[in-house]
Amino acid sequence: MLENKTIAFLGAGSMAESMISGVITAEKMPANQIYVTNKSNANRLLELQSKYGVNALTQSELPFEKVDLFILAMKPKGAEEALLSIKDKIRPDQVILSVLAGITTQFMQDHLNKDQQVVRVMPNTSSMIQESATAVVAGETVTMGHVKLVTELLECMGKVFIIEEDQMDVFTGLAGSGPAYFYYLMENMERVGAENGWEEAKVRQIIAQTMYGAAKMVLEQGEAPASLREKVTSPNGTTASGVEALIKYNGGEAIAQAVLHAANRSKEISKELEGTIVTP
Ligand SMILES: NC(=O)C1=CN([C@@H]2O[C@H](COP(=O)(O)OP(=O)(O)OC[C@H]3O[C@@H](n4cnc5c(N)ncnc54)[C@H](O)[C@@H]3O)[C@@H](O)[C@H]2O)C=CC1
Ligand SMILES: O=C(O)[C@@H]1CCC=N1
Repeated sequence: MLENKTIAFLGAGSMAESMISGVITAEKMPANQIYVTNKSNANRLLELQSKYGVNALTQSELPFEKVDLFILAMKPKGAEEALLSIKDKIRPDQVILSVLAGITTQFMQDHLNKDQQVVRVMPNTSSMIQESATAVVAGETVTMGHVKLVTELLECMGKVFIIEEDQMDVFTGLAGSGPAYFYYLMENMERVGAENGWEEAKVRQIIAQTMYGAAKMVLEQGEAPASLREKVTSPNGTTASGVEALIKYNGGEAIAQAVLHAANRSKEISKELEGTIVTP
């Protein structure tokens, strides 16, 4: 289905690049069927054009009639301006897909024409290497065919989970923001390595392989993390001592709070933007 479709990114930041990289690597659609636009920073557009072979343009140069799927990839506070700027240039059958944290399908619908096809998704930057965990929320009026098309596109970037919109804030806390917590963990493990005389590049490989192996065990063994953890933990051994320190320093609660705070921020962004006036 994707091979003869045309997609256009509005916003050329890190998330747009991660998604472009995933799609190009999957070879499901030619690069010349991908357009990317930006509000400012022409150099950034040229960079994406030369790296991935996509068409980089200003929004006014975009061939709107040819585009099947528009992907909103600017900051959430730019959503209203972006939606209103395309509202009267698009047909109802063209799909508007948003990756913006906190931007609800209702918000999108309110700033577009009635019955516009909208889909809200939450990928993460691992789309870059086709390993995202991406959520999809279908707008009220979107057709099954369009949801399938969006799913096919997002599967180029990793695994796709169809969810209800009331689960999106927590999903954002877990998976949209999630990579950052794992990077933070790795940063701090690296720090200990460096303090103990390890060369940065080497200790980074060791930590990443350890994290990768643990994630792969969960995915491939179908076993709960708590049970896998027990298998690492010998009585009175090194792991028991390490886990005791995690408990003593409230490591579990720190992780839980990170997810909850991110989820709350997603909710808060929706609330902050809820009061935005719809310009006629
Ligand atoms: N970075 C991440 O890990 C993830 C980000 N997101 C969402 O993706 C969106 C973008 O995030 P990043 O790529 O990290 O931000 P970014 O700041 O790297 O990129 C945003 C880009 O949008 C452009 N822009 C702003 N207003 C625009 C407009 N009206 N039309 C076209 N382009 C416009 C900016 O020039 C900039 O290049 C955010 O809404 C965020 O919530 C979602 C999932 C993960
Ligand atoms: O930090 C943010 O707001 C975005 C959304 C999820 C990941 N990055």
